[in-house]
Amino acid sequence: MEREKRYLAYKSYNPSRVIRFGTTMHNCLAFNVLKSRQWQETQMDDWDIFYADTGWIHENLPYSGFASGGLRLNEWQKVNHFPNHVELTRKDLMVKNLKRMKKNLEKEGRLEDAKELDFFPQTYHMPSEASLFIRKFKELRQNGENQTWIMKPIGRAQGKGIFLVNKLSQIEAWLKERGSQKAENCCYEDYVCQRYISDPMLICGRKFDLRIYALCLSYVPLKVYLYRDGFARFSNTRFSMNKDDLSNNYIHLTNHSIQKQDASYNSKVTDLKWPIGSLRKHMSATYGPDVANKVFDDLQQLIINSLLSVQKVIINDRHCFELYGYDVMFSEDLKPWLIEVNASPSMSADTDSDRKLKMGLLDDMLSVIDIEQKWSCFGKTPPRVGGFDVIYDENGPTKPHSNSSIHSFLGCANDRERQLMQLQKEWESCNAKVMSGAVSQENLDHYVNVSKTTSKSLHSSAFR
Ligand SMILES: Nc1ncnc2c1ncn2[C@@H]1O[C@H](COP(=O)(O)OP(=O)(O)OP(=O)(O)O)[C@@H](O)[C@H]1O
Repeated sequence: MEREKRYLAYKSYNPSRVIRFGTTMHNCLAFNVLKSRQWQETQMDDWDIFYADTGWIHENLPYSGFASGGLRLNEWQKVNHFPNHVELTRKDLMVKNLKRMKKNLEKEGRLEDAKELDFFPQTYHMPSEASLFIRKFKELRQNGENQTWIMKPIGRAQGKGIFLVNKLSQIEAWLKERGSQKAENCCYEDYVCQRYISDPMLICGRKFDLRIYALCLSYVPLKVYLYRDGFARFSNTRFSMNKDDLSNNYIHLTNHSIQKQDASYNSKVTDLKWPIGSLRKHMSATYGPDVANKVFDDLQQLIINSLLSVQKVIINDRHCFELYGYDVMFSEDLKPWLIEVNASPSMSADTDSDRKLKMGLLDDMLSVIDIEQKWSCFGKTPPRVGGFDVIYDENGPTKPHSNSSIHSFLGCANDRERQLMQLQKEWESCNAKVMSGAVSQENLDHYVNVSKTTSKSLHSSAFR
């Protein structure tokens, strides 16, 4: 019965028609990529896919659901954000959800699983948790612990409004200033106060963080792809924990938007971005391949766990998908730390390699959505599409909490064009047979058993 339904759905869906898209974002890389696929822009609401900024989502897909004034979408329509993505992408909410998941696991006695969530630095919401923070600060001071904290506004980006503190008086001054801003009805914002990672892993004496891309297709069941490419963003100045340098953003904040402003930075001489593959090779050469593989598997597990922590809170609208930009740092013991998750990771490109990476990323993301749409009629989708590998599929072979079942391909060879061509070929032959009636319902699965072939290529193209 299920097979028959899928067969009929496939026959009635015309997989070869031109895809229509709507967008609020013109003059950007995403728009160029949508056009380069020969997809057609539409101003009407007859789009198949809508590529929107988060403001559009909050207006058109309000949290309270479609029934209360939001858009009513057709079965096949897809939008690029979940309505309440902020549960993961706002600094304070992300930590709140991670803390809650950890607590629940501890209550259930799953202490090993709870320990796996120790990948976010201790964080307090300010000012609501100011007294808790002050108590903690005093306790640490009594134990003679040197402490540095980083204050970050919850809703800003590009390092704006961030500063480091190492004295209680600095926090008290901030609280006082915020109090008077509030009283005078001036602009004021909430912050998170987070333990500063003061022993970061350094390369050539420089601090760096990673930008990694994860594509979530659904929260229930959770289905996630991870992109093989990404990059490390370095500071231009050597790292130091010298007290006099605490206010020097060029040392402490690795945002490229900040580093570019450093007067001593010359883009023609220094490239502050490293492909993630180079970082993996560097780790492999320095610490050995086993250590590097473990670090990258841990990194992948961190992403899965962060998504699991919001699985029950995010409104799982079947029309939505989301490409997240993860910011992660390593401490010198090679432990990955989650810094934040971005709902609209920057798609601006300074260099040719940046542009190539981001165009490939966006194009592959659209391929995943397209393929999921077409191939889901058969109840099967490939484990790899271009540079994206499935890392978690609650309904598929990559089962929950079996992190040994799939290793991380992050930073591994990304022969995305060849892989996409192979998928396209398989798709065309399968499609032609089904449409001409040469394939019956009974042997349909045989022709769409793409998983086997693609998983073969998945294993041969990696260097691990
Ligand atoms: N807990 C921390 N310990 C050490 N460094 C940190 C910590 N949190 C943030 N940083 C540094 O500050 C930078 C900016 O932090 P974060 O990404 O949270 O801010 P943002 O303004 O939202 O930046 P983005 O534009 O990437 O969204 C990071 O790239 C990292 O270099």
